[in-house]
This record gives sequence, structure tokens and C-alpha cells, in this order.
Amino acid sequence: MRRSVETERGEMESTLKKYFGYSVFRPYQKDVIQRIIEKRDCLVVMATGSGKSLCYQLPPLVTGKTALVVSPLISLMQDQVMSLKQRGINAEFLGSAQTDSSVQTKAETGYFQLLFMTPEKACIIPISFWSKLLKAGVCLFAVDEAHCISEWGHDFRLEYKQLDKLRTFLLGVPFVALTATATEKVRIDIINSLKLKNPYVTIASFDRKNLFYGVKVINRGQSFVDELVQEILKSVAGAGSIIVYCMTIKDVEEISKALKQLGVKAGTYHGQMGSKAREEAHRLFIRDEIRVMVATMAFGMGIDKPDVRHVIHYGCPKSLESYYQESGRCGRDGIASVCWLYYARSNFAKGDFYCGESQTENQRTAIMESLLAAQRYCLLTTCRRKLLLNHFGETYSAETCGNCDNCMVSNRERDMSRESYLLMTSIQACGGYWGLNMPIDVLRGSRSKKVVDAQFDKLLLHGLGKDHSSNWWKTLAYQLISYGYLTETIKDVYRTVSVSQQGKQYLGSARPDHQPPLLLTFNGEMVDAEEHETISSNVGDLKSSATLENEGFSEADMQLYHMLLEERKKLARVTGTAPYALCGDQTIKKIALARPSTKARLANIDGVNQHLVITHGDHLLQTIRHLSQKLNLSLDGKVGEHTAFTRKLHVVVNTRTKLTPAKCEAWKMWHEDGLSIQKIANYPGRSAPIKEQTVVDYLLEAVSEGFDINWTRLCDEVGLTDEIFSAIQEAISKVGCKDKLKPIKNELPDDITYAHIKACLVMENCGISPEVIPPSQKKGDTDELPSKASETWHAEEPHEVEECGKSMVTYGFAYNNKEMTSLPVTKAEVQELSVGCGDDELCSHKRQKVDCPDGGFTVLEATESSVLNLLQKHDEGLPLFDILEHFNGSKSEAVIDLLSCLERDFMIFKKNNFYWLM
Ligand SMILES: Nc1ncnc2c1ncn2[C@@H]1O[C@H](COP(=O)(O)OP(=O)(O)OP(=O)(O)O)[C@@H](O)[C@H]1O
Repeated sequence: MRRSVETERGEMESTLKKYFGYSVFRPYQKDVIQRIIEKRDCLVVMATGSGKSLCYQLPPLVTGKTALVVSPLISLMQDQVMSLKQRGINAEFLGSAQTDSSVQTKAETGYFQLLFMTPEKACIIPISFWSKLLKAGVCLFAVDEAHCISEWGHDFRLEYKQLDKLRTFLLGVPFVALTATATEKVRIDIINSLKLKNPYVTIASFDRKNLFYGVKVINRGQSFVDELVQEILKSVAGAGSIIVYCMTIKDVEEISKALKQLGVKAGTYHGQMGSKAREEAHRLFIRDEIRVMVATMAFGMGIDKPDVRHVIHYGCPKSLESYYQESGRCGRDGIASVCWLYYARSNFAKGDFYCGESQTENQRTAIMESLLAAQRYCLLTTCRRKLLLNHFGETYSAETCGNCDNCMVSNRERDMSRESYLLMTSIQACGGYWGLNMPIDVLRGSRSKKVVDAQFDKLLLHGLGKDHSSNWWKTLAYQLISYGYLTETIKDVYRTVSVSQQGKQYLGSARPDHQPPLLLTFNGEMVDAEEHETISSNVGDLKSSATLENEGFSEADMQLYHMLLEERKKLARVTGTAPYALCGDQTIKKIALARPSTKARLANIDGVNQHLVITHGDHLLQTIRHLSQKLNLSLDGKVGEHTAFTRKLHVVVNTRTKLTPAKCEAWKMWHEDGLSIQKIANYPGRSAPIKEQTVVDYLLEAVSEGFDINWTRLCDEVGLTDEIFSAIQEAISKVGCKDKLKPIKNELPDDITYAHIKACLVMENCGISPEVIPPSQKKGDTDELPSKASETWHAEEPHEVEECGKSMVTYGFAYNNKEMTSLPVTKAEVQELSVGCGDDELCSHKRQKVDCPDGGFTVLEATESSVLNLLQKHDEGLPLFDILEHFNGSKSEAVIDLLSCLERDFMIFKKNNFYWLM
């Protein structure tokens, strides 16, 4: 019999904590999992490292049926199986590398919760296997890295194309396709090829907010390599790993040799190594035995080491797709991490090299276009994140991200009218069918055979640009291309540059002795070229902004963190697993700050799963005790520090945040202190109240700057319901753009406010799924309920007074033991809540019932015991908002104070803004 959706939802949360140690789902995960449990086909397109795997890892744990997962690489399957086993999950893989012959027989009985297999294996496995397994129970068939299905994808695999035939054997089983990179063409191909029926399609943002992107042009040669390896040496001293991607095997060998000469243990990985050697390199890397991997792009898809802090590209990648995939190996645990790309100008002439194996002109054009996109990324002077996201069809509405090299340095604008005029004129004078070299050679006064043969040495502008280097002119040309004055065209492997319509207009308005101003960003590369006459070869700063000092760690905390990392490595060695499979670096940081003395406190740390506590809890506690004593640190650091830590970490990622102190303060009051928007607006400490709308704006700005926020609570306070969200979406598609709010507002009824629209747009930008909209406001419920918006947002009168006299009141969500539902609570049920703890002496006499004028409203007061009693009923924790609503007979400030006292006394603890009983 199918369990109720509510039961499954309740189980989803507790299963997440039990097996994975996490308290909250990431955006979209819950939605997808819900659909899979409902047996719906799904297509999940989510960024690298965003947590797609959980979408197929959780359903078998909730439903008790096997999940089948097709994965393209043996090493990827082995890593996943290893990590799942460390979480106490029964997982195995089938494929050529499987040495245990009993796995297949066990699998068909439904023995494994997760069963991975290669596409080749899936295609040859006998029908009897599927029918036996189906009888035992299959909850899903997932196709990971589903872009391999499409010939348009960058990793096409023939066997993937045959997976649809399994539909006939796996009747009634939902098919789930997952990928991180899929253009619309590829998406359609995936849906068609797997014959997905009415699939639930999730396309999340591609933005990897915790990644810093930087690019530098270099002069290839020993001096650059020396600088690079020195920087790597410095970084290895910290925690985390580094991947250096090279474009050729020769480069891999050169860099790894230089690293080894410096004493840095570095692994190598490329296509010419035998499979054993590659496997060994991979194994050593994921187990932290080597911290630096120098590799070609062969070391790409499926590398799931969460603590890679730097991905360095030595050379321009062949496409933005592969750059996104490779740089996506960085910072998968969400901690701020750094991606630097170093290219030499000569990289751009690699078209012939990459086109070598292509058969048709179309293929060659596709390769050249990909290379051109990567080249554009390198030469960009504006926000790199914006270009990357735009490339994948995503609109990034902000002009700057604040976390790429171009957004972090203020590139100077300069009037480049004369130089631009000369360059465009030279391009036109040469006929517009050359690349950049010829017109630049002419400007620089070259008398090469090519120039003389074409009689370009006779042109009046011959030699007028000799003050600048060829590279300087090329940088200017790429600027003019990106500003639309020049057009670059590719035919076969040849590129030509011509003056665009916009450029022609400019030339039409200019004369040799006078040109209208033309402001261009004068980027670092041009400054270097001018100041040093050569291009700088400095290596970018490999330090991530998330250093421990920045995160508020004391010297002793830092030492403890590093010691615990070492301990984790030892433990992993003994257990025969990778350190990250035991728990992530982020979790170790939290342990170092919290220094728990009991298993309960250890289990409460985000990222600590049940299996870890059961199998290694005693050892870990003993180690923590011993190390803390050695470092003179007290055990059980303040629990509140967890939250402060999380906030700090998030803020640190955005060290250059443009948020003013007032905005930061508003965010803090709302997010950390739990004050309502209304309370913040009228906070007594201020000289004059501010508008509630202004507070909402501040909060939304904080979110856009990367600050954490509880979306459910925010939607609730702003009154953003499902219906309003859908109406706004519709209005946006009608208007066709999101740049101006007024046209969107004009399409909507008056009661939908600018605050609703702004919240909706920020949600979209941050990739937040509408499922965060609190259930009490979902369609159907709202008819019965007074809108929260009208209570807290539009109310002139205090909240409490408005509620009096209603025969049905909302106390946030009503919780029962296991399930977190969102039903309106009636008077009787409120009584029951009080009565429910009536047996408890403490509770019964301290909870008070205060009569309202109509005698129908219960007022509850917060006392130590009533708070403890309330939390005791909610295994899944309660958000501050609900606690405040529950104790409507006490002032919010008094409840918050009481909670802090209880927290200090370790009677309760706070995690992700939920309060739990210790
Ligand atoms: N709800 C969650 N809370 C915290 N961490 C999570 C959550 N879900 C997943 N993670 C962690 O995020 C990391 C990346 O997840 P995962 O490997 O599933 O990414 P992915 O989307 O499959 O990436 P790729 O496409 O690159 O393979 C993992 O370390 C995983 O444990």
C-alpha cells in the first residue's frame, strides 16, 4: 500500500539527517525526490556539485526498494559506492571491474539499496535479472551524466542510446535522467532517447556561487611554470586539494616534474597512461595521499572529491562546456574555492589541432565556435560569471558578481577613440577578409613579404600604430569585438575580422583629425602591455577568500581543525576509505568549533550522519577530548557558534560585499535574532521607523549578495503564495523581460505588491525552487486561512490584536510527532496542544490560558518548561517563527531571551534556524 505523501515527506527529512547528516534539502532536491516517489519520470539539469545524486540516493531509503543507477565511469561508481557504504547504505556496482561474482545474484533479490552499473552492463544483463529484481521492488532507474545520450553533448556514448529498451522490462519504474550540462537540443534528445513520459523537468541555475573565476594571460615558459608551482606549494600548506588541468600530455609532464622538484607530491593523469596507473593516481588523490593532481581533461567527469579548493587551467580549454565541467570539480562542498585559467595567445591558434579528427565542415565549424566561446571568456573585461551563465542560456541580471577577477578589480575606462579609429580603418583598408595579424602588422609598419605583396605598405596608415605591441592591438581588437564594433567570422578553420555595422557608423562620424569619444575598459592586460612592454606572467592569487582566519577561527581552533583533518585521514586509512567519505571538511570545521563531549552533541552537527556516530563516535569523542586538552580548549564550545560560523562563512565568500551596515544589520535582526519585518521597521533603537518595504529590500539585497536566508519564512512574512508566484511568472512571460518591474506590476492585480515581485525575481536568480513557499499558503489552504500577508505585512494593528476574535487561527504549522504538515489549527486543537502536556506538572501550571473578549482565543506564554515541552513534541525541530507564534502570550524579545538562556544551558540547540531539544 502506498504511504501518504505526508508520511513520506516526514521520512524524507529524517532520512536525510540519518544517512547524510544534513538537516535541510538543497533547492530542488525535495521536489524531485517527491516526484520520483510518485513514480514520475524526471529530467534533472542542475549545476555540478549541486547535489543531483541525492535525488536518486534518497528514494530507495524511503521506499525500501532498489534504485538502479547507470553511470558512465567505473571510477565514478566505485567512489559513490564507497561513500554510500560509509553512510551505512547497502550499495554495489555491476561492471567489468566487479570482482565479486555474487553481487549480481544478490542484486536480483533486492538486497542492495543502490545498484550502479555501466551502460554496457545494463544493455547485456539478461531479462530474467530485471524481472526478478522488479518483483523484489525497484523505485527508480536513474541515468547519470545523461548528456552522454546525445550526439550534441560533449561526451557522447553509443550505449547510452540503447537504454530506452530497458523500459519494456522495467514497467512502472520511473526513469530519471540527470546532467549538469545540457543545452535545449541535448535536453530534447535526452527526453526522446529515454522515451521519458510527461517528465518532470527541473532546470536549476548553473551558478556556482562559491567559485571565484579568474583569467590571466601568460607567456608560456619556465619562468611562468616556476611561479605557478611556487604558488601551488604555498596552497598545499593549507587544507584541500588542487587540480591542474593541462591541454597536452607534455604540459602535464612539465608541471608535475617542476612540482616534484620542489618536493610537492603530485599525481599525473592522462589518456596515455594505462588504466591501472590511472586508477592508482585517482585512488591516491581521493584518499588525500596526494593533494595535487596534474591532468588532462581525461580527469574530468565524475571526479567527486568535495574539498578541491583550486582548479587551475594551464592553457585555454577547448570549449566553455568543458571549462564548466572541469572547473566544476572545485568547491563541491560549498566552501569558497578558486578557479584560475592561464592562457597564452598561441592557444587561440589551436583550431587546427582540435579540428584534426573532425570529418565534416559542420563538425569543424562547431569545434571552432566552441573554441571561440572559450576565447571570448578569456578576453572578457566584464563579469565572467555572467558570460558563463549566459552561455548556458541563463540570464544573470546583475551586472557584476563580485566574485570574479573582472568584478573585483576596477578596470579603468579610457577614451580609445584614436586607436580604435586606426584599427577599424586598417581592417577596412585591408579588405576585411583577413584575421587580425595583417591589419595590425600594417599599423605597426611591417614590411613583411605578405604586407608588401598586397601593397599595404603604401597605405597612409602604414606604421601609424608602431607605439604599441602587437599584443596590445590584439587586446584592443577583442575589446572592439565584445563591444560590437568588429565582427569575427569563422569559415572552416579560418577566422576573419571585419568592421560591423556599428563600427561603420562610428567611422562615418569620425575624421582622421577628429574622432568622437569611444570609452572602452582598459583592462589589466593592456596596462601590463603598456607598462612592461611585455605581457605579465604573474600567477593569480591562489588563496581563497575563505581562509580560516577570516572565518573567525582562533589560532588554537585552527590547530584543532588541522589535527582533526589528520585524524580523519588516519581513520580513513584504517577503514580503507577516502577521508571525505567519512565526513566533509565543512563538518570537520564545525566539529573543531563545537568540540562536542557527547555522542548526542556530535550527532547534532550538520554533516554528521548516524553511521559515523555509531561506528566512529567513541573514537572521535576521545580524540576531540584529547586534542582539546592539549590545546587548552574547553569542550562544548557554544552551540550558537555553529550559526555564527555558518554566517561568517557565507559572508566571507563575499568579502567585497556592497551591503551597507544598515542592510547587514537588518539581515542579522531578521535572520539571526528572528525579528519580524514589522518589528525591524519599527525597532525602537532607530531615530525614526523605516518602511517595511525598505526592510524587505534590504533582506533581498542581502540574499543577492550571498547571505543565507530562510525562504519559507520570508515568503510567509511577505505573503508570497503559490498563486501569487505563478501569477508573477505568467506576467513575466507576458512582458518578456525582467529588467523593469513596472510593466510586470501592470500585468498583475493591485494586491500583488512590488515586494512580491522582487522576492519572486530574487528567488529565481538564486535558483530557489517555489517549493520553499510555506505549505500553509499553498493553493487550497489559502481559501480557509486568513492570509499571513494581511496579518503581518499589511497590518496596521499589532498581530496579536488582529488575531483575537477569529474562530480559526493559524499557529504557523501544526506538527504531530513525525510529520510536518501545514494545517490550520482550530481552537480545540490549540487546547489539545496545551492539554497534551497536561500530565507534565511543570507544563500544566505554567502554561496559561488567557480569555479573549469573545472567549475563543487561547494565549500561551513561554516558560522554560513550556518551551521544552513544545520542542519535545517536535523531533524535526521548530523554527523560531513558529515558536514565537505559538507563544502568543509572550513578547517576542522575551521568548528569544528565554531561548538563548536554554541554549546556553545546553537544554536546547539551534541549527539552521530550527530549535531542537538536546
Ligand atoms: N542537502 C544537502 N546538504 C548538504 N550537502 C549536500 C546536500 N545534498 C548534497 N550535498 C553534498 O554536495 C556535494 C555534491 O553533491 P553531488 O555529488 O550529488 O553533486 P552533483 O550535482 O551530482 O554534481 P556533478 O554533476 O558534478 O556530479 C556532495 O558532497 C554531497 O554530499
